[in-house]
Amino acid sequence: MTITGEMLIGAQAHRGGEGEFRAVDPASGEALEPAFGGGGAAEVDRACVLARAAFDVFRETGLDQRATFLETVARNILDIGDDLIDRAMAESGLPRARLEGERGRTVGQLRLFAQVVREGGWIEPRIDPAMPDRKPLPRPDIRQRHIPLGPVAVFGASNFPLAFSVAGGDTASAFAAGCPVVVKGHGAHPGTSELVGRAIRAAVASCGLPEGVFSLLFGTGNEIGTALVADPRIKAVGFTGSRRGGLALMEVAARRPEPIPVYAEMSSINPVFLMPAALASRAEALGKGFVASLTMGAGQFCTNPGILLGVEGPDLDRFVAAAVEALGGSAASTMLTPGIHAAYDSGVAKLAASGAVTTLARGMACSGPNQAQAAFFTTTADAFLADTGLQEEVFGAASLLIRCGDAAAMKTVAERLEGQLTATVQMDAEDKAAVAALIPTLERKAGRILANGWPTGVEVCHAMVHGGPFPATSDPRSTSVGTLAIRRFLRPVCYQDIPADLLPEAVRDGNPLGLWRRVDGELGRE
Ligand SMILES: NC(=O)c1ccc[n+]([C@@H]2O[C@H](COP(=O)([O-])OP(=O)(O)OC[C@H]3O[C@@H](n4cnc5c(N)ncnc54)[C@H](O)[C@@H]3O)[C@@H](O)[C@H]2O)c1
Ligand SMILES: O=CCCC(=O)C(=O)O
Repeated sequence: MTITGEMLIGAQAHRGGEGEFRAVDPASGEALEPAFGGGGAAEVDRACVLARAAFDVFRETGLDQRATFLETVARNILDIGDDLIDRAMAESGLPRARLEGERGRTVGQLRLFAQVVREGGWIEPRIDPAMPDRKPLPRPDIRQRHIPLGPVAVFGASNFPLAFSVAGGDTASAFAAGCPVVVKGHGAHPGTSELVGRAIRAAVASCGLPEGVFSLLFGTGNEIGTALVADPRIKAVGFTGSRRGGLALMEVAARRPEPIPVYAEMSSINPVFLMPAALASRAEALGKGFVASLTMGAGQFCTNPGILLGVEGPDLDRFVAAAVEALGGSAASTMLTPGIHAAYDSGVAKLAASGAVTTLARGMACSGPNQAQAAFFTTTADAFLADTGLQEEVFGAASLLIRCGDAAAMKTVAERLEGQLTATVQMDAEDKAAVAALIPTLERKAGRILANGWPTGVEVCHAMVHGGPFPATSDPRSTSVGTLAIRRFLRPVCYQDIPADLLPEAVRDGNPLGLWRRVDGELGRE
């Protein structure tokens, strides 16, 4: 499939006239062909007009037709073959195996949402039949179902060019809900984005859907994203990226005459609690496991273990020795973009320069452009509590060990943490009482609590929560990975005394769609 450098606005490929940009191969520093034409207000307007026009048709597509659409997108992505992986490698510096795995995750995610759409549980119909004889007042007939919010703006993330980008979790869950999607492609991987965008566009056409169900825009600055979020036809936003970018878009959304929800996943340092018995029994294995998780994908995971907490003592020293050895032998790796690389280097330099922080180890030396050396630092609980700057995410393979005087200090630090995507405990049976004391704090702080694993590597499933309190996300009530993500793009509508033949099928008598429904309080399929 040829990459043209055009935006995809409904059925049309359109070359933007507001500046040009090229992707950069971070491994060589060279610009890649072709040049992409950036769009502006006119392209945002056209994509949003089409999306609005498509909405009423798309939202009432049959469950099977919508599921088939998602499956067709998945098949079309696979059909691109190696061209997709080759381009994503060139644009991201990520290795083939990682990107092939990510493609599998992307396709699996689309297929999982297809199953969810077919099963229809997300409609959550409720029926409270009329009680005309109820005293003192009769009850009207009241029915409820969930409907999609409307066109959704999705911002592709730099660090997962497939699974969190054009056809990633935000797009899959918005489509599953019945929302048209306008993607603002990430400037780091426009070629990958165009290839995937063309796969989606072909699925829209072959499934007989209105062209406005999907558009893909590019821009050379922030203006296009701002205009997209401000557009009155957009009804929700999905975003993964920096705290600064997420906050800026939240502000744009909040200042609209009609404010809209922004589901932004932004910043998390994913604390790992090294409990005493676990350290005593397996400090060396924990040290190695930590470094493997920290350095995965050059540390460019929002689930990266950015801080560790442990109680001072010889077992913690054994952990440090093992981690220092593993990290010292870890090769420098190419980061996604020159900007992300520069931000990493400056974050690491700031930590290294802090009087309260000691550098424990650095990874192997860099040998090419945009490469980063892993970094491992340590500080005390008191110093960490005194300096909120030490909580700032350094995006990449950098982590800070907080040495605590005792288990109570660990809990004090936990209480002072900002919201997180994950919190991990490394524990043995003897640690259970201490972990039980910690869990209420971790529940308040994080979206996902793990025992004896590492936070990187999110499972796409029904029970997953990839979310959490601010600044991990802008809205702790949801998740951007897993099937619950569909809820972000739905809202309930209630029908009171609406004539039977005007009711949507989901809440009609006789249950023509065969859905699970709560009728007069009882869950069933009648
Ligand atoms: N926590 C995470 O998962 C995660 C993932 C990727 C990047 N990051 C962080 O973000 C930094 C930059 O990386 P990035 O480019 O991927 O993220 P970013 O937030 O800078 O950009 C993400 C997307 O949002 C758009 N955008 C950003 N700011 C905007 C604004 N003010 N108005 C309108 N649109 C805006 C960008 O054009 C891009 O499409 C990294 O160094 C890292 O610190 C975090
Ligand atoms: O970077 C954000 C997503 C992280 C993730 O999906 C994973 O750890 O697998």
